[in-house]
Amino acid sequence: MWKLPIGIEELNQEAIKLASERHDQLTKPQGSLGLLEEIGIRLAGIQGETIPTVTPCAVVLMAGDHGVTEEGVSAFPSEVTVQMVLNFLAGGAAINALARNANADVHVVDVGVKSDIPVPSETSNRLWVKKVRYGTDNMAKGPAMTREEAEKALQVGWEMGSQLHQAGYKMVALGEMGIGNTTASAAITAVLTGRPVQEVVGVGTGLSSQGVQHKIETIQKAIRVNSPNPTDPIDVLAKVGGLEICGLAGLILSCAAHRIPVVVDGFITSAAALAAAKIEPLVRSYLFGSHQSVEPGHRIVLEALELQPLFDFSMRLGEGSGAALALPVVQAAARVLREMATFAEAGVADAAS
Ligand SMILES: Cc1cc2ncn([C@H]3O[C@H](COP(=O)(O)O)[C@@H](O)[C@H]3O)c2cc1C
Ligand SMILES: O=C(O)c1cccnc1
Repeated sequence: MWKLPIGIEELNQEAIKLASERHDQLTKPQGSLGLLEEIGIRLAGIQGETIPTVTPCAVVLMAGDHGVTEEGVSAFPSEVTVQMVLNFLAGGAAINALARNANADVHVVDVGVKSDIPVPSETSNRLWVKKVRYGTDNMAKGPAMTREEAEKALQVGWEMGSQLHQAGYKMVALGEMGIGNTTASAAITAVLTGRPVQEVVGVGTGLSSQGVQHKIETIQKAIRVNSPNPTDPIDVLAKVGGLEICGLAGLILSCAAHRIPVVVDGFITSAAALAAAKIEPLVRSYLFGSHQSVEPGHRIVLEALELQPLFDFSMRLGEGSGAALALPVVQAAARVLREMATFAEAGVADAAS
């Protein structure tokens, strides 16, 4: 059987110890920066450095289309996938504004958009054409893709992680584009967590309550028709997943293998992270939650990953918007460890012991 060259290690305990000790020497009451201290200490463990470096940052948007859209599971037509990819490349989407806000570069990966993407000549936002196939098949009628195609898409993500590492990126925020992908994410989540489908389905781009009911029934049918094996995450990704979701899972594994911290976004990227964690549980230590999405399945996925969201802004966009918004917080956690003076350096009296 095909296997990713996974070599993910545990976090570096020595760096965690040294970063914790450093935090206790910095000019503040011990523990007073709360979660920001915990983030900084975990970054140290990921990188194996007492003082972690998290810039430059990349936002990676994996894009793919979904055959299940023919069942009417999204409020928008699937043509919006390619149209939004062009918008990402032109710099006009929410993720572009939020990535600029975080000083992060935007990389778009076509893993399976159903049409060819006309690349604009002038763009600072990079497009990687790594198409495995032109969209998935309708999972309500049969498998979304073959196992081999799922593995190829995982490999695309894996190689993307290596490229980002070589290019010197120190942190990656996850994003995606694929009309219909909250349906695939809900199916993956239901199968991998064993939760009832109705608990993990939400409005996505804005379905009516009848639309949500139809989406639930479509996912139940897809699971019945395909019988994905919950103990085999690649089988689940192939039968009820998506090309961009496979790509994201491969990217997450690759970043962890290269000791690059990964900031997950909303429901879709988190479902990809859950699949990655089922392939290699050690990956979880390399992940940071960003926001709590409005999609009900997101809370369930985050619980399964034991990930804490940093904020809840009632967002339900995807695209990496929540992850990009969290980047400055994670950057701040590293900056505090790097730039704050110790009590000795600043000549400030320490707490009376
Ligand atoms: C204009 C537009 C921009 C988006 N950016 C992200 N998504 C989000 O919506 C899609 C998932 O929702 P569903 O499963 O209901 O189709 C994904 O493409 C996701 O990234 C967008 C959706 C639209 C319409
Ligand atoms: O949580 C998400 O990632 C999300 C929610 C709705 C639509 N698209 C993405």
